[in-house]
Amino acid sequence: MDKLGFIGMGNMAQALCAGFVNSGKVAAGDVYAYAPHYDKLLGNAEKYGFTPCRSLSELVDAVDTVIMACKPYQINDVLVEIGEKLHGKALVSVAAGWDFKKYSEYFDSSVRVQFVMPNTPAMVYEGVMLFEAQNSLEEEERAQIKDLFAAVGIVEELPSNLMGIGGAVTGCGPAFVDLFIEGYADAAVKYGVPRQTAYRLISQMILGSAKLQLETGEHPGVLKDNVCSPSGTTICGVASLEESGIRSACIKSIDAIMNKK
Ligand SMILES: NC(=O)C1=CN([C@@H]2O[C@H](COP(=O)(O)OP(=O)(O)OC[C@H]3O[C@@H](n4cnc5c(N)ncnc54)[C@H](OP(=O)(O)O)[C@@H]3O)[C@@H](O)[C@H]2O)C=CC1
Ligand SMILES: O=C(O)[C@@H]1CCC=N1
Repeated sequence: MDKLGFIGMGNMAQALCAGFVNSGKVAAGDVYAYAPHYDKLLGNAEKYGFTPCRSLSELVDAVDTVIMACKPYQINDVLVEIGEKLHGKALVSVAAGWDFKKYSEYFDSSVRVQFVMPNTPAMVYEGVMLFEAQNSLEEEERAQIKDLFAAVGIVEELPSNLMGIGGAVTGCGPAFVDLFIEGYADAAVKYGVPRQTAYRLISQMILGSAKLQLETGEHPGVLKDNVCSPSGTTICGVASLEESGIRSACIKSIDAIMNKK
């Protein structure tokens, strides 16, 4: 994997590109990108140091590994335009729903395909990178690509049938946590905490709680119990959240994703 090319340079591609380059796994000079709005692409090129391309064709000619990072509904048109040019290249796709089976409808084995479901915390090297077990990369090439993605988060391999739910929880999940941060910050502001202080305190509280669970391996219920003193304040908040059906709301949010038409 010498040169890496992003098709699409939106939120997800920028998080990956920043993480890959800042971690030193890839030199900015070896990264290329194409997106239709060239002025916007130029701005991002200045920010991240990649080479902007004026066409899909120019991008694919310049690289040997392509990262498909446009919206899922745009991929069909992209493949119509440059599908032929992808033969002999490695294609790493991060688009939701575009798994190995879906690409097999478009390509024979001359395009080497890997579906990865990343998430935006890749930007700060704390992402979750789900690799579909079924793929057609060469073994050594796959190891290199896994190593690249490992620079921006943990890499987990999942069977094809779990990529949808895995992506729902880890790919979409950051947005749900952000709602939680926003909601608790609003509460803190309501009681007088300056807004920026509120974000800082709440985000650190979430980071610390997640780290405590990861490092101890404790059941979340035990960790919750450790915070709830008898007749204390926390249990009042827990009871209120249960009344609002917090766990059921979490499950329903994933049902909504899984049942999306
Ligand atoms: N955001 C996330 O947290 C995650 C996203 N993903 C996946 O990443 C992909 C991108 O999502 P996200 O970054 O959020 O989306 P954005 O809307 O932020 O970015 C989409 C990018 O695609 C570009 N684009 C638009 N049309 C085309 C085209 N015809 N050919 C090539 N590029 C095009 C856009 O360019 P321009 O701006 O010039 O219009 C833009 O750079 C999706 O497939 C999504 O499923 C996966 C996991 C998490
Ligand atoms: O919302 C989306 O469609 C993408 C997929 C996972 C996260 N964002």
